[in-house]
Amino acid sequence: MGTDDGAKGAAAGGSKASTGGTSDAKAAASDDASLERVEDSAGGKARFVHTLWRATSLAKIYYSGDHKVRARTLLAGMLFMCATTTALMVVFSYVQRDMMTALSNKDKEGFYEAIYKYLGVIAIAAPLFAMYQYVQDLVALEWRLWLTRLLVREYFGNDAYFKLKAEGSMDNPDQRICDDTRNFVNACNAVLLAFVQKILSMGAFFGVLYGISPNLLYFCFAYSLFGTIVTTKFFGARLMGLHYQALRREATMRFGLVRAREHAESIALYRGAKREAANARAALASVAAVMYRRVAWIRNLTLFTNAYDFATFCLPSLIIAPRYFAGEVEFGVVTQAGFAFRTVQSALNIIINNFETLSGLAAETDRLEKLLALLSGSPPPPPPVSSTDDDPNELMSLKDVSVRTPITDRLLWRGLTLDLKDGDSVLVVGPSGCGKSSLLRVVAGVWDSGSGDVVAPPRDDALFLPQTPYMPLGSLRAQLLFPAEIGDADATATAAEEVEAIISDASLFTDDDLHAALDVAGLGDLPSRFANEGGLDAVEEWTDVLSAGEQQRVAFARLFLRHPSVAFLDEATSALDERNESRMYASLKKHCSAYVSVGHRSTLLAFHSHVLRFVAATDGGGSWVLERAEEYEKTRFGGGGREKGGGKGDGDGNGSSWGFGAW
Ligand SMILES: Nc1ncnc2c1ncn2[C@@H]1O[C@H](COP(=O)(O)OP(=O)(O)OP(=O)(O)O)[C@@H](O)[C@H]1O
Repeated sequence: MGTDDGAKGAAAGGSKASTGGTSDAKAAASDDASLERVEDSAGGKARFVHTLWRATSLAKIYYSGDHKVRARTLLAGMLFMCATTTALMVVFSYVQRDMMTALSNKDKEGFYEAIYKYLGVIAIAAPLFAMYQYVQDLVALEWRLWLTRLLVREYFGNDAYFKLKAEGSMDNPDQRICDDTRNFVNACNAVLLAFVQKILSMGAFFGVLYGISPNLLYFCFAYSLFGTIVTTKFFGARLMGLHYQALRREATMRFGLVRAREHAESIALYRGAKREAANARAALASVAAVMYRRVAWIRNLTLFTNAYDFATFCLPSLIIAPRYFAGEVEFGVVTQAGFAFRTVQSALNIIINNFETLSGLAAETDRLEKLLALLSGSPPPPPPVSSTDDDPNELMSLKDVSVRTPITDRLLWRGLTLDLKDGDSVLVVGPSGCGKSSLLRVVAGVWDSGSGDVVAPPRDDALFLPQTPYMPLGSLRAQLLFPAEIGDADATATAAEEVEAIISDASLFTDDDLHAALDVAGLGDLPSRFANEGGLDAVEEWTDVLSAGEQQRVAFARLFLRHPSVAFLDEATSALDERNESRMYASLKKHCSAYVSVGHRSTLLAFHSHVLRFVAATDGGGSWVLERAEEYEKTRFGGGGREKGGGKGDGDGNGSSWGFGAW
């Protein structure tokens, strides 16, 4: 947390994080604005040029990144093959012309000669086209992998995944990372190759067409211009906008289904299946509404382009036929004129012919650009400041810290000053919603909206235990080792190398260590319960097969394994019985130097040396009181004790002195 007020904060972690649905609703609203922007921006040819420009800027990240030598080599190979295959098509047109002329002249010898040439072209073309397709696939695959890795790194770096969700500024980042990257890369390749191919073939057939009839060439230009104007003016904006909207709505529907799967048990207990089904149907209806409009507009576009394309089969013949009847040109020239006309015309119609790809590219470019901009704009968490400079015993220190909620910017409490030293244990209490968990968010660095100075323990020396522990996918071993200490992987790391990084962290702990940690957490029998599934290596959906209390004890086992200096517990024993709670806290004291707990239960008091009590204020900016546990107990339960520091004293931001230095 810096010294100035800011509004860049993010929402709560763990069990109290804002729901994806809420963020998505907000994102949907913000995306409607983007949709309008896309619709606005898609109105004409100039906008397509703008799309291409933006897509090129996005592509540059890859072609000038750490993979650039291989990326550029593959790209050059792909473009070379594109040029070669295009040249083969020109040769093919001449062979075909000779064949047609020989046929119409009943020239048997000429016909077979043309057939041999034709076979020769096929012998070269068949392997070349196969290789061309292979290189295209390789370029797309490697580019997509690179871009996805970059997004994954940025998404999980600097807590961006958390902040994006909390701020609700982005819908479905998962879809952007998985699907939009693939579609973007494929669309870029398709458009690039179409351009290169069309420009080359236009260059080749331009001369052919001009040689046959300059008038035919002029007509070709006029015809293409007409087609492009009609298409972009009438279909451009509409289809681009609909494509964008379809992407967003499909992702939102999928997100709803994934969410229902994640919360299957709660939904079943609430008997909420009908409601969820209604949600899914509503999402489907919203997808359907866009898709109906989209298919209707595609039908209209196809109607136009079909008529437009079919005309190209007779228009050149109409123009060249009088010269054929006058005996000025041979029959083969008529067919070649048609072929050349269609080739040049399709090159000039690049926008019409790639309309769907271009409208998709516009939407995907927009979505990826936005995601990258938000991810790269996500500030790194405050660097862990070592507390050993001033006082080697000081593990954490807050000085005059005031906290505001992100987005709503509501002052929760102010002027908190607190030092945590070796052997300290603080219980944070106060009414629901007063900002107890927010204190942990501030210390963890995931909330930075507020003011004051925070010296937090280094991230790898502190462990946070939320009320609902996160159970990652994987084995029982993976549950215990979470969060693994994994260094930054190489951008080109293979799956095996990524797995290796996780295993090398795992190798820091022996099976005996894991069993011992489970024993302390009262879960010593867990591996044997899953013996048939592999014991420590059993892979289960752990949130489903462990009770809430067992999951909380797995979180304690993580702590007993890693021995952090400081532990932060947010109602981390809420699902445990008193005996287990007291067992966890008794072991906690032995496994870390200091801890801070948030909780409502009076039984917790016995395990803490101090109590930090937040007192909510109706006008915002609640006060706080810090006292020794026994004094708090006397005040609250013994009767007669004075409620120290409440109201004015500490709540006015000057409460730094009370209780400090005494512990
Ligand atoms: N991401 C967020 N954006 C805006 N307000 C938030 C956000 N997260 C939490 N709040 C609000 O901040 C206030 C404090 O939340 P916090 O979770 O710290 O409360 P708490 O004291 O731990 O409550 P409880 O005892 O019920 O768990 C609440 O009013 C909550 O609605």
